[in-house]
Amino acid sequence: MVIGLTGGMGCGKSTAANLFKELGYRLVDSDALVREHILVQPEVRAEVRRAWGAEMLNDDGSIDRKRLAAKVFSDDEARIKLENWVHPRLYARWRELLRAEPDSNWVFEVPLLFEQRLENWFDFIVCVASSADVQLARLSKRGISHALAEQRISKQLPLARKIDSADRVLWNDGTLSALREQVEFLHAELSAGRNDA
Ligand SMILES: CC(C)(COP(=O)(O)OP(=O)(O)OC[C@H]1O[C@@H](n2cnc3c(N)ncnc32)[C@H](O)[C@@H]1O)[C@@H](O)C(=O)NCCC(=O)NCCS
Ligand SMILES: Nc1ncnc2c1ncn2[C@@H]1O[C@H](COP(=O)(O)OP(=O)(O)OP(=O)(O)O)[C@@H](O)[C@H]1O
Repeated sequence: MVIGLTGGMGCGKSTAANLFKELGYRLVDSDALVREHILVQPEVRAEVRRAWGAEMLNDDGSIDRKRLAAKVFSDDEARIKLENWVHPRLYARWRELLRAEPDSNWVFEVPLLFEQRLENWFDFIVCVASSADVQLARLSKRGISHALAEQRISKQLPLARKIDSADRVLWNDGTLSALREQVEFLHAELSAGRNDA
């Protein structure tokens, strides 16, 4: 079983994904893979430097993600260019992971699952959602201003569309234990083979 887990930025995808992990699922965090395996590749650094200049790199040659984010979330052409470098590498990594353990239960955290039409990778798609107020409050607690959050969110499909397209929605306005209960309930259903949406 390969679960694709998506949702709004800051709605609780990582939190929910870790609850699946506690239940024995193998976890793939796409943002972390991009950060730790793809943006560090010399050819990706070189592309970024060639396109937008040495100011996109830190003194040690690594990508300055804050600067890169400021560029790509204010310039659609730049964002699409970056996605075109990063996404094929990300999917190649996914393929390797799945090939190594085809029979495991997997949960893939994928912010742009619907935007990039990645539905066919997954047996079951979960959307983690919360109200806009809770979402922005949680992001602001993590040091992400409303303005920055709104800018990124505006580059994603509206949450309502993700909710409509998912097989299941985990509503995360409440406590961690309320989220855990929903994850455990879904896991029990999926394990019993009753996975109708
Ligand atoms: C622009 C980058 C360098 C900013 O890095 P930063 O550490 O600030 O953010 P991080 O990667 O942890 O992403 C946080 C959230 O931003 C949102 N986000 C990231 N990339 C995108 C994008 N291309 N479009 C819309 N939202 C995005 C997602 O909700 C994600 O969960 C980085 O996000 C990046 O390389 N993005 C392009 C790759 C991508 O599309 N990743 C998503 C894979 S599904
Ligand atoms: N039910 C909850 N109760 C309290 N805090 C929560 C709850 N769910 C998530 N959080 C907190 O809200 C913040 C955002 O959650 P999380 O990182 O899981 O979201 P995300 O959707 O993965 O975010 P991003 O899109 O930025 O990757 C985190 O600081 C997390 O600890």
